[in-house]
Amino acid sequence: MFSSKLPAMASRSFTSSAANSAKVAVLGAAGGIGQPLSLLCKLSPYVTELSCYDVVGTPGVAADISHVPTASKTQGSLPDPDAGAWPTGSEGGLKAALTGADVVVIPAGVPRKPGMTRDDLFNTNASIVQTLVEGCAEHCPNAVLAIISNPVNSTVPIAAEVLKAKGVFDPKKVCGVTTLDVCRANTFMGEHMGKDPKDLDVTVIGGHAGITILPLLSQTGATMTDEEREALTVRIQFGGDEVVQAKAGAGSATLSMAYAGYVFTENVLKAMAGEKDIVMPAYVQSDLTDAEFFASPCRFGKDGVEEVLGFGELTEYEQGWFDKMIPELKAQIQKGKDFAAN
Ligand SMILES: NC(=O)C1=CN([C@@H]2O[C@H](COP(=O)(O)OP(=O)(O)OC[C@H]3O[C@@H](n4cnc5c(N)ncnc54)[C@H](O)[C@@H]3O)[C@@H](O)[C@H]2O)C=CC1
Ligand SMILES: O=C([O-])CC(=O)C(=O)O
Repeated sequence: MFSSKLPAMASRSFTSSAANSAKVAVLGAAGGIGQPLSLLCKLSPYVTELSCYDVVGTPGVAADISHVPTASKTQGSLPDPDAGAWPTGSEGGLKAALTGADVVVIPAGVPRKPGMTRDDLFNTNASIVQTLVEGCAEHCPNAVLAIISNPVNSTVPIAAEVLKAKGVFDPKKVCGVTTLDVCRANTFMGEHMGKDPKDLDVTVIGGHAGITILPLLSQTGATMTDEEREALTVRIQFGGDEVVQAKAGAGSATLSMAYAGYVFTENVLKAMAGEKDIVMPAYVQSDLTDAEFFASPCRFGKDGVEEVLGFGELTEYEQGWFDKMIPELKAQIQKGKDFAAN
């Protein structure tokens, strides 16, 4: 299950050799998330080729990371193939960055400042994701896409529409990364329950923004007063805001997100390599609810999402949040689809 992967990663020696060959491309690799995420991917024995792509800085990021002594190769490219790449003389551009990629992780785009919602990022990030996914459709149509760029509730539907328009949409391969919500839920519930977070695997469903994030705390078996349940639920829903406030204008979660993005990516690769029982949350096309895209635990396999799993019974308290969430989530999905249609 999902939580059992975390201690395995934390305690593993980073020197074991890769069992399979896998190319991971990070788009937005020079950013606050992209740099530590690329570093963690360089440490993974499941990654044999790491491609760092951004509009700035990637030859430097790739050169730096390439000195980490693991067996994988690192390449860095900018949009202009003639602008210089790492290794010097290698082919740059989006085509070179994406060709042969098995997993493309996308943290490209602007982050929030205090007072903004994730939806306030839509105008900038929607077209960034659209353009990058067009590149994926052309150069690596079979890759699994792991979309981090906010607002995830809308950028994933945009990605799906772009791929549909190009005739290469496979719902098993388009995922919004909601892993950080589960990381937060495990951390905060661990504190509440006096348990090591690695022993928890809180189910978090819905989307990735405010009240569309619904942690199913009843399933942990924790004892909580009504006030504690409310405080923990709201803290998980608005965990991103906690970091945005603390960073005071310097961005949003980067380090915890790099960790979460890495855990997600490595688990996708493990499943591709044939490991069984890889279950983790993802925001995917789903028929579990009225919302066309919905985050729930998913079983991953060789081709991405093998099965969208259910999430069990909701308590009356959780049902109240669920009923508020669905219209908001549907509106954010529609906003993404409308953008892609125009
Ligand atoms: N899904 C999640 O749980 C989370 C999502 N995020 C989102 O991740 C995104 C990135 O956040 P940060 O890394 O903190 O931002 P950042 O500003 O530090 O980095 C973003 C990077 O994207 C690059 N970029 C911009 N346009 C690009 C393009 N067309 N092609 C390639 N690269 C491009 C920038 O040059 C920059 O290096 C934001 O939208 C943020 O809201 C952040 C935390 C958690
Ligand atoms: O809050 C933000 O804007 C970044 C994010 O998605 C998170 O930290 O969950």
